[in-house]
Amino acid sequence: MLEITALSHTYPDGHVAIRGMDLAVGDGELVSVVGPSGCGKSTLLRCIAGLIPPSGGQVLLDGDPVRGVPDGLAVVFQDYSRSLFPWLTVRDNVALPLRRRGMSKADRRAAATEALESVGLADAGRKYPWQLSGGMQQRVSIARALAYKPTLLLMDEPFGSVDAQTREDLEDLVLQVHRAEKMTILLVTHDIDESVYVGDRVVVLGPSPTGVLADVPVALPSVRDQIETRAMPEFIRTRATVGRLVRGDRSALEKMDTKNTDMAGLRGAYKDA
Ligand SMILES: Nc1ncnc2c1ncn2[C@@H]1O[C@H](COP(=O)(O)OP(=O)(O)OP(=O)(O)O)[C@@H](O)[C@H]1O
Repeated sequence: MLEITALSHTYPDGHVAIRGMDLAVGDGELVSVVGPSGCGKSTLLRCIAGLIPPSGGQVLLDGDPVRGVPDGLAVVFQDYSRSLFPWLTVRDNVALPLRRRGMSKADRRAAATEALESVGLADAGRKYPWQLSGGMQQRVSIARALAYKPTLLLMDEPFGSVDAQTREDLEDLVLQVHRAEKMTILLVTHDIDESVYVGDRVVVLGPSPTGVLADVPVALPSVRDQIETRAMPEFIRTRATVGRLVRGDRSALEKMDTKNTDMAGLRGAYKDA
């Protein structure tokens, strides 16, 4: 269980990125996070990953405050170019974190090969990251995270640099791995359709300094299909609600179940708009 209470983060230059955020994510949930550009989504993930300390409030993982990178955590960063080691082959990049799992060399290689196959890069194992396109490098980062089989997976705009077809395939791969491994996933995305398609719920963040504006339930069957699910009335309704909220349209909240919604936060955020 991930619990974020009254979380604030102020950068050393005085910029307040997050103010008073509360959010709880249950074990095995897949939560999409959306919000206006620059609102503080990556800052939130960095706080959860223990890469930057909260300035106020706390992040609790299974009841313990996060102080440093937690065990069982994997992160897929937005900036894939800095997340792979250029001197290691693609397969060795994927296999490297598995050392922490105490796996034998043969098992690490087998797991890396399987993960690369799952992201459509079966033939790239012997290459080096710099020999691959940006989209392929991002798929290697995703393979590395999936091979690790984390209990908590943080993904920051993970499909931003891949083509539309690959993006859909990777969305389905994440859903499939999530079902099989029952890991908890927080996925930050700019794509509102994607947030609804993959999420059990969509957390909408407000403008900077950010907090949770709305927690939108996604009442879709857990097994999803790119064509059928996106044509469902519930998908279209939820997408419209999330889209309006991200654009700052307060009327979207009045039309939805506000049980999980921080109405006070929303009013505060849009008070001066
Ligand atoms: N190291 C830093 N020092 C000072 N300010 C920062 C730093 N990193 C981010 N910020 C600021 O904090 C705010 C939130 O940044 P963050 O990257 O978390 O937003 P985001 O929602 O992930 O952005 P995007 O949607 O563009 O990816 C922005 O105003 C950004 O300029």
